[in-house]
Amino acid sequence: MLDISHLSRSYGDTLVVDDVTFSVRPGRVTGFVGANGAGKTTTMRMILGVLAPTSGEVLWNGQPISTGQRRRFGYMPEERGLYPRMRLTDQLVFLARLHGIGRADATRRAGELLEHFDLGERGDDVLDTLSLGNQQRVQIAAALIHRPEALVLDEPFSGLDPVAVDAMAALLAKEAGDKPLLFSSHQLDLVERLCDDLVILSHGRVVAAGPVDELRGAGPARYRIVLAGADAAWIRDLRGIQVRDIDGPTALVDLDGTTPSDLLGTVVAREPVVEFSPVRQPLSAIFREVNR
Ligand SMILES: Nc1ncnc2c1ncn2[C@@H]1O[C@H](COP(=O)(O)OP(=O)(O)OP(=O)(O)O)[C@@H](O)[C@H]1O
Repeated sequence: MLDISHLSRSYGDTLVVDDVTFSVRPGRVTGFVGANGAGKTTTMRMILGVLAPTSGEVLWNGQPISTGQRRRFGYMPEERGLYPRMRLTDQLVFLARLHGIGRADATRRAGELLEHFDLGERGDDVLDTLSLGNQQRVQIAAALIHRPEALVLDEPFSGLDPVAVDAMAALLAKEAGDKPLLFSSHQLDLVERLCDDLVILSHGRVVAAGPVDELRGAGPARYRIVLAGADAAWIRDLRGIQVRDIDGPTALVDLDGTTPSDLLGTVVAREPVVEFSPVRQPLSAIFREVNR
């Protein structure tokens, strides 16, 4: 388990990461989302020890993390960092060797990962002859080369088309297995699809964190009511609800002091109802709400 505990970082007088606390649980895919400049990269750099925090700490299995433990993490930095003119296999073997893996094992692992990423035929090609999407795959392969104990990936899906994103996500989840996996993104639809847990950062602060399903259910319970008649305007007069929208016979309401069954009873007593259904809030609505 990876715990980020009260991490803060200032540049001069500007606090860019402000008392950030969250956990990345083993076997869970955790998405780290926030607008540009929210502080995601800065936080990830502090997790990896590339950048020192102004205050706070990073814990690995409950203890302050050591340099040796950090070396066993897989990290994909925002600035990437492979050699553009080096052949793919050489590059991956070199990185594996830096992690102390023997040459034979390193070569086997490099081949296995390239195969995994549909680049098995490209091992002798140099990186910058690959498409951007394929270069991205090699970056991820590089983060995985030493069979890391946790994965921290900064925008691993940027620049990939939707099909590639899905393939990559499936692979990452498989490679991560029961290890903690944290990745940043500002593509909410993608995060919503791929993550078990979510941490939303806004102006350096965690504004929401937890399982995606719970976060979706965190707002007020919202219901759609469709009446048999033509006009649902009278619903505005009911107590215990906040009306979000009325459109002909359809009303969208948030419960605010009443229960679904009481509301349904009240409405049905006055007019037949053809639909009464809970509305799941998309993450984008939560995100807009917390970023206001
Ligand atoms: N070396 C630095 N010196 C001064 N300010 C910095 C430095 N690095 C980052 N910042 C500022 O810190 C804030 C957070 O930046 P950071 O890159 O962590 O955000 P981010 O959420 O990763 O954004 P993006 O999605 O755009 O990469 C920004 O306002 C940025 O300008």
